[in-house]
Amino acid sequence: MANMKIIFRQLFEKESSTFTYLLGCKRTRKAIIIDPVDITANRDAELIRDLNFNLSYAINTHVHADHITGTHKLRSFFPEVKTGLGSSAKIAKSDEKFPHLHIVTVGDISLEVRHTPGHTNGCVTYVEHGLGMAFTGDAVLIRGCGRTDFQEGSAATLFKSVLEQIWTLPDHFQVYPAHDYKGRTVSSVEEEKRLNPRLTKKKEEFIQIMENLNLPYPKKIDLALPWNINCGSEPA
Ligand SMILES: N[C@@H](CCC(=O)N[C@@H](CSS)C(=O)NCC(=O)O)C(=O)O
Repeated sequence: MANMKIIFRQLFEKESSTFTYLLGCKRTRKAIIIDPVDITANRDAELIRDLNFNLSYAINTHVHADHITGTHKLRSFFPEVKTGLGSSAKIAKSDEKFPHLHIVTVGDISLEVRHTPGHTNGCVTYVEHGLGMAFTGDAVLIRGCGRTDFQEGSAATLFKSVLEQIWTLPDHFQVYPAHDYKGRTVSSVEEEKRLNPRLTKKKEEFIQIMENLNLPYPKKIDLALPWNINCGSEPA
């Protein structure tokens, strides 16, 4: 439930701890889904149909490395769906590639595309100004941020993206990330500006932290990247 005009659902895929977001316009019965996952695409399609929506867009915040996107699978349920990604995700296939500050419009839903590179070069944050919501992908996680050690990741670039594109949003805007590994669901710009243990640091310290995360690579990276570059379908 988001407001009188728009239905909002936060959905979770537990194997990769990924959040998928559904926004539906009550007036036009058109919906948009952000960061769907292949193994929960059937669930998502069923919900969209249960709510009497048609899916206009299936979009991603970036080319994911830890799971296969559900965009391709959703097309089998909604043949007219358009897929979308940020325009800096150069090698990936997508029906649409959104430039910085492009507005994705679905009925009464307007998502502003803010390019927020750093976790990957093609990362974007989708901002719904009317609802006060920012879908930050892996740029800002709750009390964390996306790693910067592959896919053209750069800690300095991520720091700049967050300061310029996310911290400049009104404090009350809600932050909806692509993942959470500790059972949290939502934060706010004010909360993360004050409490994020990485992004409250000065740039040089942030870079040090990011260079010393020592995280193992995502288990599915070798499978997920080629599929996701091919919009979630099997590479040729
Ligand atoms: N263990 C998971 C992968 C966990 C991971 O690396 N998450 C990424 C986002 S998905 S590429 C990340 O940026 N994490 C930041 C952090 O601080 O945890 C798996 O094997 O899939």
